[in-house]
Amino acid sequence: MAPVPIISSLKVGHIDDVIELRKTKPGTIPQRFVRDITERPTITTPNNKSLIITNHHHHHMPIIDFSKLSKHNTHDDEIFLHELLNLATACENWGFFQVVNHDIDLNLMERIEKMSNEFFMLPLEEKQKYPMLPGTVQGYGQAFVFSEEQKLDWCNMLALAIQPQHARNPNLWPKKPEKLSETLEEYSREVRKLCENLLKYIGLGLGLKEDEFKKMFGEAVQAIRVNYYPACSRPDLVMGLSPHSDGSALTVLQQAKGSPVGLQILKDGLWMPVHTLPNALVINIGDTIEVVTNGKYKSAEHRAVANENKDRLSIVTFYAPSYEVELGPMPEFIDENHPCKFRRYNHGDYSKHYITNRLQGKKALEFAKIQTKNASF
Ligand SMILES: COC(=O)C(/C=C/C1=C(C)CCCC1(C)C)=C/O[C@H]1C=C(C)C(=O)O1
Ligand SMILES: O=C(O)CCC(=O)C(=O)O
Ligand SMILES: [Fe+2]
Repeated sequence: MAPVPIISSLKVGHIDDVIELRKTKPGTIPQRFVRDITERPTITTPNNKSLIITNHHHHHMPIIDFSKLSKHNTHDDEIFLHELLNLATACENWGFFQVVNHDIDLNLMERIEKMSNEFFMLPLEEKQKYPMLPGTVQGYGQAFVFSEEQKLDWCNMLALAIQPQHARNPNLWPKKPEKLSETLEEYSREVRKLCENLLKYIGLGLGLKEDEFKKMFGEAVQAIRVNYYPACSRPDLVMGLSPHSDGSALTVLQQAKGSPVGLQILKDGLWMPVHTLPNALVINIGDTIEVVTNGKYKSAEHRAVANENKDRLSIVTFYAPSYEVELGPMPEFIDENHPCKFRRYNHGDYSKHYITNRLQGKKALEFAKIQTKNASF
């Protein structure tokens, strides 16, 4: 069953719509959005080279050419094996990579960006026909707000369950712009195929059977979240999206054309901006893959920052196991040097735990951790 948390006693206070704030009071940042000094982001701008933290890294996030995997799918093909190794290295060292030549129609990617932008530009009353109620994760608004004291993200989102069908709330699917809902469907079908294929190659790269994850995950849960980050007069004071790892197995992120850099990942203790690569999709390993590989592949912590001059749109797909499945580290990844780090649990329970807590780095994963004195994560 889909976890549908209705926490009726939640008191979250008034949540300003950030798109409206930017429209009506462009220079104002309500106190609820101003982060404590220790939580403020590092912002990189073209004129602010001293803060460019990529200098600490001799290379950028890995780029995987999907066509080298899909079009050379004979396992003794050198091109295939070389890209499979690149993929495995990206998963192990970064937990993030960009995919090019992914087979998703570029026109479909453009259409979903255009319609999503149109949706966010509708009058507030129209968008509020699909409200994300406190304690829930579907509809339009702000997610993961559980108290009046909690700082708010500089972001509005539209989030919807895609699969299984019974997790959907049809009342929350926008009727305007007219073609948005059917485009979300078409896009989600394509992204689902990409996730299935990526999991096949990730499995092969780990020395597993190609259908290992497919069998393990059952009828996968899929959700879409479209994030809109309006420009902000003081991006150094606010957070676009709080630091977190994703509760999914895999996440696929499309950064809209023309959007400024906004996504940052925590790499070797430093926040590193992810540059936009035309037509590429950003993929990240979620908590599920960290658990089943016993931490060999880790879900990377990431966040989004706002930009002073430009709005930013991202389209995010979460692909996760069925709520029914029980998960835990696979025996292949446990030995005397790699003791079992996670307990077995039901993924529906994990989802519920994830969505009923605020985003706080990798804290959600503590749900599954076995606390031992010697465990190093
Ligand atoms: C705002 O929502 C999220 O950020 C989010 C929620 C995803 C979901 C829906 C919108 C409806 C169906 C359930 C589900 C929880 C997948 C994040 O999703 C992460 C968290 C978990 C767990 C996951 O699988 O992806
Ligand atoms: O907008 C982004 O770049 C990050 C989005 C994200 O991390 C998420 O929606 O989980
Ligand atoms: Fe994320």
